[in-house]
Amino acid sequence: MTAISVEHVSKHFGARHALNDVSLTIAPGEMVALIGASGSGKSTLIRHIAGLDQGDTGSGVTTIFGNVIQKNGRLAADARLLRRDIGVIFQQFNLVGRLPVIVNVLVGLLGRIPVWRGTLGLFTRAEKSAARAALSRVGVGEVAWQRASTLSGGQQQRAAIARALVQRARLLLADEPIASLDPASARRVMDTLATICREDGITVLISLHQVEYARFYCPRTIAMRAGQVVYDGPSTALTTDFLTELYGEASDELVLPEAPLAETTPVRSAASEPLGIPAPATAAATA
Ligand SMILES: Nc1ncnc2c1ncn2[C@@H]1O[C@H](COP(=O)(O)OP(=O)(O)OP(=O)(O)O)[C@@H](O)[C@H]1O
Repeated sequence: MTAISVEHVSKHFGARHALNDVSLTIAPGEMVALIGASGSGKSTLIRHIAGLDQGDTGSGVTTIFGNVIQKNGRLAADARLLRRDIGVIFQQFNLVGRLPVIVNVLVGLLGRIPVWRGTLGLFTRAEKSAARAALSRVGVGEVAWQRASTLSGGQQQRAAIARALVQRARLLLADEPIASLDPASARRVMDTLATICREDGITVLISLHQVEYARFYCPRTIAMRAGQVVYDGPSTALTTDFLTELYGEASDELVLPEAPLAETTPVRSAASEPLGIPAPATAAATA
């Protein structure tokens, strides 16, 4: 069984071809990077897989853990049920700022408890304790009762990961979750994602501009250009020469200026130190 299968999916916005006959499969438990210059279709693909956006009429089939979530541009009748297995994290706006962090995390339960309980915010002691445990696990247990708006960007992203844990998501789709973060915070968020992938078997698909993070954390990268998959293979192949060949001048967008790719060493090696990325705290060095 595949965690994600996308077969011949296209998506237009007016005349713009955001996805152009995209096909890919991702196995359960993989951590896969999705890279591409701005406008290449990464967010559209992630939203499509999550069932938040529909493909063009007549475009192919997308399944999540073997269940069709959309086909021919129509959402499956049970798409809402399937979404219970999918956690989604965006670059921003992941949490409701005026609510305590723990309530934001408990929101992850809404697809799994009766609507009336969710509406009234009536969570059991066991559910609250699971939310606190999830926050501790991602390293932000101490801010559980703070308003979400008071958290740093990195803490907010880790709280969003805690929400996916409480949701018991089997697939986590992360759309540029580290784009607004400083390197140390970005590293902690990536460590957290790698840990839940390794320890919980959660499949992670993560879009990134920062190629060195893809190389360090994700054994496999899917690269997009102009709505098409132009590379799908080992992240170790993402050398500067290769990226320049794939993207031409747009390859500059994919590499952090302070981390020239030519100086990096591929996936999960201790040699990421010269990048200024702190030593791996958890998963990066081991998986
Ligand atoms: N809601 C929309 N309406 C119109 N055009 C859209 C919409 N969403 C995306 N597009 C267009 O589709 C193309 C792909 O956009 P998408 O956001 O998927 O790219 P991306 O690779 O995620 O870019 P970025 O890295 O800048 O987030 C772009 O040309 C974009 O302008």
